[in-house]
Amino acid sequence: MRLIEVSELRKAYAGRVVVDGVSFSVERGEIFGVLGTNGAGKTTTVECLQGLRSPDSGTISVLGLDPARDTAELRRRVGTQLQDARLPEKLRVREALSLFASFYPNPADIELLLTQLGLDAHRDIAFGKLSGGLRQRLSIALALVGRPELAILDELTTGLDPHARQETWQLVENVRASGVTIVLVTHFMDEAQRLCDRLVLLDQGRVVATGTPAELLAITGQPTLHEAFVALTRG
Ligand SMILES: Nc1ncnc2c1ncn2[C@@H]1O[C@H](COP(=O)(O)OP(=O)(O)OP(=O)(O)O)[C@@H](O)[C@H]1O
Repeated sequence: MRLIEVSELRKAYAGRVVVDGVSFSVERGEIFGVLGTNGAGKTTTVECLQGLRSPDSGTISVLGLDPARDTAELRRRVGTQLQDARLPEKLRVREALSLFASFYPNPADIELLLTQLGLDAHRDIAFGKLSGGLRQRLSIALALVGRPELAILDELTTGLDPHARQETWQLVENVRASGVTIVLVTHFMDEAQRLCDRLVLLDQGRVVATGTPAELLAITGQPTLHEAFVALTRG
């Protein structure tokens, strides 16, 4: 079943078109990657999915809802981890989760979430004192606290060391195994190769390829997703 359907999405800022006729769909239960060059329109596209920005034209259906119209309901049913999300420095891990849980009608069990995300031992640490890896884990926990059907993760492992990246990938796989569909915005080809079932590749606001990582290698005849990306963009 299709959880997201995007058709001919267009968005301009001050007359400059940054998303130019983008179409793709996401199936329930998959990890779907949104990849692309800098400024390709990835964040704008996922912001339209969340109802944070209004498209100029095109149609979007997320969980059968229109993000521009049904924003409040989507906010309850979609978990989002935003690029560079920051919290008050003194807010402790558990306090942050309790605060966010209070925004939802049927939140997740916070104790369970702390354990699942490896945050139990860090529950009393203030946000300002957390390492990059722990901040990232907390931001994923916050995206999951409302028991979402869909989680949107933007720049999941930017700035993390290789160990923290591996751990974060494992967490994301666990989240998917628990039944949550995931849209992952990433710059990292190794991350996409490891995690994504399918992906859309954007360049200058347009879709240049959609498919599984293996299909992208087959289309381009390249040995790695990194080389396929280079071959397909700015070409
Ligand atoms: N609020 C805004 N006003 C004007 N221009 C914007 C705004 N937000 C984004 N842009 C521009 O729109 C283009 C697409 O931005 P967007 O953030 O969607 O791309 P992206 O693919 O996520 O980029 P990156 O990989 O660099 O994060 C960029 O050129 C960006 O500078």
